[in-house]
This record gives sequence, C-alpha cells and structure tokens, in this order.
Amino acid sequence: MATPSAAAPGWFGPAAVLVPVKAFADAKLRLSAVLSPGRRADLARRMAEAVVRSGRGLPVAVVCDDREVAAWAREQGALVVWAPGRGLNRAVQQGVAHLAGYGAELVIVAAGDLPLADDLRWVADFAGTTIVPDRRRDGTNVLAVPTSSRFAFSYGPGSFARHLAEARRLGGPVRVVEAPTLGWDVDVPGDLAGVAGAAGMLPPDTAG
Ligand SMILES: Nc1nc2c(ncn2[C@@H]2O[C@H](COP(=O)(O)OP(=O)(O)OP(=O)(O)O)[C@@H](O)[C@H]2O)c(=O)[nH]1
Ligand SMILES: C[C@H](OP(=O)(O)O)C(=O)O
Repeated sequence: MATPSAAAPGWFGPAAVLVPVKAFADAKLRLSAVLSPGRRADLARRMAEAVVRSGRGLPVAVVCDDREVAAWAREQGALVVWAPGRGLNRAVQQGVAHLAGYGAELVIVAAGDLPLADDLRWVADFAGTTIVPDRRRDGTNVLAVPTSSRFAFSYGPGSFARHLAEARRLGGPVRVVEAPTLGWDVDVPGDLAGVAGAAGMLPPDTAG
C-alpha cells in the first residue's frame, strides 16, 4: 500500500476516481461544425458533471489546468489535482501519482465525456486492471489501474489496444468490460445521438 505523502481528506479510501477535464471552451472541438462555442462548452461541462456524479460513493478528483474547471470541480465536491499544460497522458499520470500519495491503491480513470455515465463503484470490486473501451473498441473510456503497477498511459486514437497490451505486459489480473452506458463517449457529431438519452444534457434547440 502506498504511504500517504500528504494529508488525505478524512473520507479518502483505497479506491478513487480520477476525471481529466480540459478547459470547457477548448473541449470537444470536433463538434464545432454542429455546436456553437457556448453550447459546446456547456455540453462539455454537463458531461463532466455526469461523470463526477457517477463516482459518488468513492473519492473523486478532477485533474485539470484551468481555473474555471478547478472552481467547477470544487463545487461538485471533487478534489482538484492541478497539472498545468502537460497534455492528457501526463495529466493522468500526475493525477494517479497524487492519489497514490493519498493512499489510493486503485485509481479509476474515467473520461469526462461520457453523457450516460452511471455508477462506477462496481469497478472498484476487482483487484486488477479494468478497461471499459468505447463502443467502437478504439478509445478507452474507463481505465482502473492498481497504483502499484506504474501503468504507462497512452490515450489517443487506438488507445484501447495499447492499454490492454500495457496491462498484459505488467501482469496481474486484467478484465475488459463492454458497457453500453460507459462505452458511449462523445467525440464527433454522430455521437450526439447518445446525448439525446441523457436528460437535460443539451438544450432542446441545439442542432445535431
Ligand atoms: N487535464 C486534462 N484533461 C484533458 C486534456 N486533454 C483532454 N482532456 C480530457 O480528457 C477527456 C477525453 O478527451 P477527448 O476525448 O480527447 O476530448 P477533447 O479533447 O475535448 O476533444 P477534441 O477537442 O474534439 O479533440 C475529456 O474529459 C477531456 O476534457 C488535457 O490536456 N488535460
Ligand atoms: C483520449 C481518447 O479519446 P477519444 O478522443 O479517442 O475518444 C482515448 O480514448 O484514448
């Protein structure tokens, strides 16, 4: 078990959720053709709220490099890990190290763009690596890693295959779980169909 290197909040436990969230105004640029900047930022924030909510019952941290996101995360009751200008992989690596310092033995990394995200607690019931790929089995929507494993994150197109290979290389139990809810991320306009199933996620007059 990791030795806490900083004062952990009293409610901290052996498993924690980490949600990487970039500045809302810079998020989901691939939706720019169908959403105005304001609506795109609003959608990014609402999806991230759904993901933070899905972690309830576990400690939840948001790793970010934007003051607005940090303030929003605190409002949601999440811890903030500040990882300035480092890109997604290094931000996640830093977030996991930070939570390990608090004593977390398992960190559940959940992307912030999962509008249908539901209860994540089941992920913590497995002492090994859990991967929930996106529904195309291309990207990685949820990735739970034991903090002792020093997992090398490799987000980006095709990350599911790389993360599975990394988990196998490190050894230990590995499971891949395909979940219709957690498997639905929103990257391109066609993915907005999944948002329709999430109440209040987009205003009714929004194109797409
Ligand atoms: N902290 C942090 N989070 C990031 C960074 N890049 C992406 N994220 C978050 O990681 C999750 C998955 O990111 P993507 O699916 O690539 O989403 P995106 O970058 O908003 O999408 P595009 O702008 O369309 O490329 C989302 O919750 C993002 O907010 C980063 O550099 N730092
Ligand atoms: C970050 C990336 O997300 P995508 O943009 O492929 O959904 C991934 O899942 O590795």
